[in-house]
Amino acid sequence: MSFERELVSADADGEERQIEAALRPKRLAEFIGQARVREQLSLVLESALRRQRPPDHVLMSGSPGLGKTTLAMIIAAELGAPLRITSGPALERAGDLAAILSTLADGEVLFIDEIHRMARPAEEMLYMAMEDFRVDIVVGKGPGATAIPLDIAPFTLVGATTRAGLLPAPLRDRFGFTAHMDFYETGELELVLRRSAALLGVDLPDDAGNEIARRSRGTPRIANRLLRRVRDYADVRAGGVVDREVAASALDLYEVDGEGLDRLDRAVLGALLRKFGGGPVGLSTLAVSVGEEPETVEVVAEPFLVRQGLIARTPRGRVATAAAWTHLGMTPPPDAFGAGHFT
Ligand SMILES: Nc1ncnc2c1ncn2[C@@H]1O[C@H](COP(=O)(O)OP(=O)(O)OP(=O)(O)O)[C@@H](O)[C@H]1O
Repeated sequence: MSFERELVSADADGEERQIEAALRPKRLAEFIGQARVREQLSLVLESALRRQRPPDHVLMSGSPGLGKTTLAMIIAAELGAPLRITSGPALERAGDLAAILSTLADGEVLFIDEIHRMARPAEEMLYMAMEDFRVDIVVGKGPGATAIPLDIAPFTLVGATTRAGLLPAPLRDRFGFTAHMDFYETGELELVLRRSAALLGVDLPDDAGNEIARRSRGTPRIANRLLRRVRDYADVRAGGVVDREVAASALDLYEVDGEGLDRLDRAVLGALLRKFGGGPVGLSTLAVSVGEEPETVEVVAEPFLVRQGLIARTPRGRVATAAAWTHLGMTPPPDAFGAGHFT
């Protein structure tokens, strides 16, 4: 069974993408949170505008749903430049990338989502394109093959990745600026929710917004999704009125717990405690025990559980902290990791 499309998963499906488009902040000033990234980026953009040159290539890393696509769109908007969007998995051959690069307009922003999943030949072509605004088009095969150099328009690459550690160093080094996107604070998510509620025409009292924000896994995409589920619940069961109790009841119904943990999070924690006595256990073993891919556990569940102080990574594997035992209603063993710090 896959948890990927669950309520608190940070992935978006087709219909959701349309709603997301409507809720996306369009300019840097509207973008909430990530203060450091915003300030750094605004300097990069302003200086590029002053010099009338495309800015350095930008790499954004962070968990799904934290606003990487939104920021890529904002970069293009702030520069007044056109934007081309593609993703690593769509670039299977060098030719796929060459077709895009050779048709870029001067100053265009090229956004490659999931850039760590690009195929090797495309990646190698990208090195030269990023550095020299040039690509080698290979014509023919075998010993008779020739490389024809082709100049391309100066452009800005914006790459996004959930797994910066997987990017080969030569690629990582070619980005002039790396933005690390962190989970959002509850107060920031309250602002995201207030803005979205206004756009969706939902009357959201502050305490209800706080309840949703606390349970959104530090992720704007999830906050917006939970807001819509709370609105549905209020429409059907509470005469359209959203308050803290209605929000809490709706989120309980959708199995989002008081700390925002979803079913995958709880499955991972539960397995770690019940099957492995709190660990240490390797990521792959843990993933198999909940019927998920290691990557899903590593990218989707683990960063948030670590951030909440429920799981720790140690050289010997993942371990549950004392707080994890308490969270699932169990008594932590005396030697539980972090006992005394987290209880
Ligand atoms: N800082 C923010 N302020 C307001 N809304 C935000 C912010 N960041 C993200 N959002 C909202 O969250 C939704 C998801 O953001 P986005 O698609 O940019 O995430 P992402 O990191 O690119 O995710 P993925 O990598 O999974 O595509 C968007 O609808 C956007 O409206």
